[in-house]
Amino acid sequence: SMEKGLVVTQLDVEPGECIKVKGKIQSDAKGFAVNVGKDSNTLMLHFNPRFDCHGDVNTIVCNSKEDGVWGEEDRKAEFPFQHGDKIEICISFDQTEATVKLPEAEFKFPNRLGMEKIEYLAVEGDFKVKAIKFS
Ligand SMILES: CCCO[C@@H]1O[C@H](CO)[C@@H](O[C@@H]2O[C@H](CO)[C@H](O)[C@H](OCc3cn(Cc4ccccc4)nn3)[C@H]2O)[C@H](O)[C@H]1NC(C)=O
Repeated sequence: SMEKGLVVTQLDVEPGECIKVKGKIQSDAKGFAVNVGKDSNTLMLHFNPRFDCHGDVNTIVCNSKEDGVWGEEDRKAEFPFQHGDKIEICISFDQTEATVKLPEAEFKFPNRLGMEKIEYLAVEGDFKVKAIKFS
């Protein structure tokens, strides 16, 4: 079965604070995802870089999820990832948007649910988590 990745619950990350996820993209990665929100059914942001999956090649798909239902997808223009990369992804948010900071790129995604705190973090797919840090 598709084994689960890292899941962290009972968080209390407030606007302006950062969630830093450090890890390595597997050398044969098809895709990975970083999810933040209230729980697995209520996501402020599903940040899903796809190397080759669901018919997408080298495309970041972002989305939200409300009561288990996906919202409108947002496909980003840049894809600053390569197989085997060791990266640090920094996620923060305010009442209007979530920000995903990478070494050489920054992505915004609207805070569609008006979430006021992040309680849930999950990392799925072909990404090996080395460290997480909250600052
Ligand atoms: C063209 C008509 C069909 O549209 C397609 O509909 C698919 C099903 O909704 C869309 O794929 C889904 O997009 C969602 C975001 O909008 C999520 O990415 C859905 O995946 C959830 C998920 C996470 N995981 C764990 C995981 C994550 C990363 C790598 C490996 C496992 N397994 N399933 C993923 O299945 C897919 O993005 C969408 N493609 C387009 C072009 O719209």
